[in-house]
Amino acid sequence: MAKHSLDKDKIKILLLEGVHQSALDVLKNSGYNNIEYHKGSLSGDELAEAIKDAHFVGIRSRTHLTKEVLEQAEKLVGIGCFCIGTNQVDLKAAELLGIPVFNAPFSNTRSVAELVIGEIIMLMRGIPQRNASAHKGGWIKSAKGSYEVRGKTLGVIGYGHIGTQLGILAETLGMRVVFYDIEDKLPLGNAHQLRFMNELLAQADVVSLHVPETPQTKLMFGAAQIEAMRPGSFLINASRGTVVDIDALAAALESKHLAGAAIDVFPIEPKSNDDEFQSPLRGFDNVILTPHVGGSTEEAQENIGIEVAGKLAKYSDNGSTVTAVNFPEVSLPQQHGTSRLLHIHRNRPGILLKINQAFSEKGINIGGQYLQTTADIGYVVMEVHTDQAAEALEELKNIEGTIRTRLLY
Ligand SMILES: NC(=O)C1=CN([C@@H]2O[C@H](COP(=O)(O)OP(=O)(O)OC[C@H]3O[C@@H](n4cnc5c(N)ncnc54)[C@H](O)[C@@H]3O)[C@@H](O)[C@H]2O)C=CC1
Ligand SMILES: O=C(O)C(=O)COP(=O)(O)O
Repeated sequence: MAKHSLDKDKIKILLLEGVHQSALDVLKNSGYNNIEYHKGSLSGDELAEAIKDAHFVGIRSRTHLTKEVLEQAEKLVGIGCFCIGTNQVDLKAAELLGIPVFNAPFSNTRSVAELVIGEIIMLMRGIPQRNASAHKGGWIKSAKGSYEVRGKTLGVIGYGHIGTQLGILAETLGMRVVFYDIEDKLPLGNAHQLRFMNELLAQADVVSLHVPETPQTKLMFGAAQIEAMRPGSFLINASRGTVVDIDALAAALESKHLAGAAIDVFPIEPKSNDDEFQSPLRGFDNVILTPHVGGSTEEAQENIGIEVAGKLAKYSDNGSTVTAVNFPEVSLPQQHGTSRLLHIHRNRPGILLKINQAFSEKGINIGGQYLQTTADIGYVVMEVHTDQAAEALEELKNIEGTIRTRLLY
């Protein structure tokens, strides 16, 4: 393995939100031992202080990496979201600062789908309220309001990695599955895509939301959508808390238009397990409230730790940005006897030409070169002879439009 230009022990990795031990194992096995580990999330001054000298940061869904936070993190070169959602990071700001963001797009999807299946059965049997009553000494032994899921209709909104798996699992229980998505999707099993959300709402006994947080999905499920649901039906949200108008949901539960709900994500979630959970949904016995644990299983967290830590180590070791969510994807095989340089720049015409001209004028031979761009930035990985690496780095720094440049090894 080539020697890194920056000693690996000098590369500080800040890990927040109790990411799984597997992440630490992967990083340590790759030679990264300078790890600051926090069980909870950080915000405000505490976050600014911890991230100030970090080269990499690993977070889950709770830590907000805003433009302001990122601008203060002068040494930051990469971000790992040890989860699926990346809405908690200002992806555009990170891109323009030359910081790739990685996530784990699949590892916890099965866990979410399994939880939702359990909730569908619990809700349709009226178990939450019977459970709450039994804890208080009650005994609601009655079939009233209890139904089998077999033959009922599940409406999935957002038919992606989670929605598709949920659909397959629901069909094995005998449910009929319809879905709504803004894209045309291949229906798995016997699922059926509907063109309008209201068609789905009119048919579904249970509606389950699996969309990402985007400007379009913010409050996409409000009073009008809830009103369009069938009387006595159920709503499940394990996507993002901003997707549902929680007051409108509380009103529909109060009026008994909905027979129950299962909610895992909230517009405002406690910062840590020590803070109080506040919500207008507290106190409804027919509502399952879970503390954003859809993806929190041992299996998922272990796999996510391995996957995202592996992506960070790879980027640090050889510059690979494959699967980054906000960055041009570049991967160049390692060569022998050469040094590797990374150059991130504003995407303007002719930058590669300028680099090649500058190198040619100095007699720097390029052993390998790979450029990819997004609309706003370009990312070049290149190999030069080790004797010329320092000079090449100086040349790169002077190229107009440079955002950042690094000599890896
Ligand atoms: N509760 C938890 O612990 C977890 C929550 N999540 C949340 O679940 C979300 C979905 O996860 P995946 O299925 O893996 O994502 P995905 O990206 O595979 O699927 C999302 C689907 O939603 C569709 N979509 C986007 N905007 C839409 C709109 N306005 N209306 C209808 N459909 C729309 C997309 O076309 C896509 O098919 C994540 O973005 C994350 O926020 C993910 C994992 C764990
Ligand atoms: O993967 C996601 O998007 C999730 O919502 C899970 O978030 P978490 O890692 O449990 O904070």
